[in-house]
Amino acid sequence: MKFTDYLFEEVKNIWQEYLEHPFIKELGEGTLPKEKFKNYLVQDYLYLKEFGKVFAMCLIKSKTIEEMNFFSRAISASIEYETAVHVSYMNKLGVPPKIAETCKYEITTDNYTSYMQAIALKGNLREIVISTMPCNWSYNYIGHYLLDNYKETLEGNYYKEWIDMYSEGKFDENLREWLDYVNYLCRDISNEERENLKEIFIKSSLHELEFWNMAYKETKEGDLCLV
Ligand SMILES: Cc1ncc(C[n+]2csc(CCO)c2C)c(N)n1
Repeated sequence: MKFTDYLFEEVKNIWQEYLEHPFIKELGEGTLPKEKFKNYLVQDYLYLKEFGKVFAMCLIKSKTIEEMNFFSRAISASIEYETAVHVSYMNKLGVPPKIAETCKYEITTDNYTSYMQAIALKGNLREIVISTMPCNWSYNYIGHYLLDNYKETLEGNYYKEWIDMYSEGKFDENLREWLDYVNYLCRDISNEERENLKEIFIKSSLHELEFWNMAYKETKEGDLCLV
């Protein structure tokens, strides 16, 4: 069994909760209140900023130039490519990036990014990479679920651009590259390390669930932004 298949088996119940989450359901239906989406996007923009730094630590801990290039592309993917869709929506919703960057980090955003950054500082490359894997993998999982379940009504859905980004072919290819890389990195680990990596993967998956919960909860206007 591939290591990534083993990891998936361990979190599939948690990931199922993402698919059934009201935030995801309303995104698919196009009924999610824009205010909720705006607050989510701002927190996610801040999340991606911190996430990029996790890959910066991977770059420092890389052994080969090939690996360094891989992580350098991962940094760009997080803070250039993925944020482009955020910026497009944020501009439309009246929170351009400069304002978003002045917003307060919610405790959930802090908890998740601090968890990965602590591993990035003290862990090995395998631990760091595993802590980040629920991010791109579960978003692709959610993107495909939404595409399959709501394809008839996606035209005209305000959130189509977001759904498209996470389910498009380029993203699938990128994920495949990551899964192959993880299987290569973890090709001959001990049982003890396997357990440890599994725990990290589960923890990040739980942080993802908390992020969806945060995204759906009611926020008062002006709660999050400093300006
Ligand atoms: C809370 C949260 N979790 C995961 C992602 C998705 N994501 C984070 S990094 C990355 C790979 C580089 O783009 C992807 C797909 C997100 N946006 N927000």
